[in-house]
Amino acid sequence: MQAEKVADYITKWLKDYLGPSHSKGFVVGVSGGIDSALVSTLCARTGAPTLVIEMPIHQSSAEVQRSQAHINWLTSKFPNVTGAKVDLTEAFETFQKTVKSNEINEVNSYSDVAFANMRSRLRMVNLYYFASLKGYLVAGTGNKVEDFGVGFFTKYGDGGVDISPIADLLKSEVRAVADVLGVSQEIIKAPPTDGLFGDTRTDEDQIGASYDELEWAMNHLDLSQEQQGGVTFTDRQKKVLEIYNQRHAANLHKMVEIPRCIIPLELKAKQA
Ligand SMILES: NC(=O)CC[C@H](N)C(=O)O
Repeated sequence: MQAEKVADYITKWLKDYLGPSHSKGFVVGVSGGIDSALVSTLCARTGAPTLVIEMPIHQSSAEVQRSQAHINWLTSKFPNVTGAKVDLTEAFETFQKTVKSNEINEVNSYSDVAFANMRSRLRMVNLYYFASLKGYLVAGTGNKVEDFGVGFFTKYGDGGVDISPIADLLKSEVRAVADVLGVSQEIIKAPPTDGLFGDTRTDEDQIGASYDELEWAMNHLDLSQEQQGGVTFTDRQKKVLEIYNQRHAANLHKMVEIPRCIIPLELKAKQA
């Protein structure tokens, strides 16, 4: 991949989209991870006002330190960037207490994920608050493997955005573009994590496969039936394909349009 050219292509795409959009700039949430570091840098490069917000909720000190260092780097390099921190810990705890106190609340194996995704959704609410206030667009940080491969994102959380600049980049491509733009090696090398559980678990711990493996599966399944045929897999590759296919199927609802119930015309017509 020609990383510099891809970086310029996306930067121009963002500018071209912003022009007629009736919006004045971009807002991006940064986590200390590579996807949000890249998107915030791409938005900064447009020259348009860009608000970059870190939104800790019981975050690990490594994540906080990386996001602060990234915001400092961006604001020193790009005069159009404003950095901010909105600590959502208290909002999250209040929300958590509110739902827990309801009698229909139950504790089961999904409770942890429900609360993890609540963190992501609170961040979306915060980003849209500032987007409305300033007339900005919310720039999404999902990459192709997360968004269209395994569906590893929160519907209406990190998936609730106005534009998706890196949704066609595989994780290795995200790394390559981030690298040419000067994103810190600390961020590029950090183990990917959604950071939604208040501990140090990585995405690989949650998914059971690394992004390189998932990317391999996505590329393999992209091949035509003919090209796919005749390949013998190692046991690990079989396992990775199984993980990929299972996640893709379970999360397909995040990748398609919301199903609408279309009423047949004869039912809409007045009764004869
Ligand atoms: N980035 C995220 O939001 C993590 C994924 C989310 N926990 C899921 O349900 O798939």
